[in-house]
Amino acid sequence: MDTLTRLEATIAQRRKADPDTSYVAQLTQRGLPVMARKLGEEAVETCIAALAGSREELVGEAADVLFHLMVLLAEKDVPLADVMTELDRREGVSGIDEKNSRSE
Ligand SMILES: N=c1c2ncn([C@@H]3O[C@H](COP(=O)(O)OP(=O)(O)OP(=O)(O)O)[C@@H](O)[C@H]3O)c2ncn1[C@@H]1O[C@H](COP(=O)(O)O)[C@@H](O)[C@H]1O
Repeated sequence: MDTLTRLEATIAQRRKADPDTSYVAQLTQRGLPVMARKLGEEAVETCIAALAGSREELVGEAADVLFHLMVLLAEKDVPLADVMTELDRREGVSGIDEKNSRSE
């Protein structure tokens, strides 16, 4: 089982735990707006680490993004497999949209 699949199972289990002893349960109690805010913050911190931080900081922030993305997907009942299926689908689609490539 890969890391994200294991994390998905852990998050599903910890959502029902005691918020005093589980960060996932605490986020679940605080609800979707907090989860969305945390994901946004971690995404911004990842960008900052990429632009001005060390490699180690970037790895840490990227891990935070994936963790908070997984927490949010669990809250919205979206299985990781659905995201992977979408990525697999895109493998069969051309990577560059001609119109977008001209505007950037
Ligand atoms: N990946 C993580 C993870 N990353 C960070 N954190 C926790 O996030 C908490 C807060 O970190 P931040 O500094 O980002 O946030 P803060 O500003 O202090 O707090 P808030 O913004 O949330 O109020 C800390 O307590 C960290 O321990 C995590 N807590 C849990 N996990 C994973 O989730 C699993 C289940 O965790 P529990 O639910 O705690 O058992 C763990 O086994 C891990 O795999």
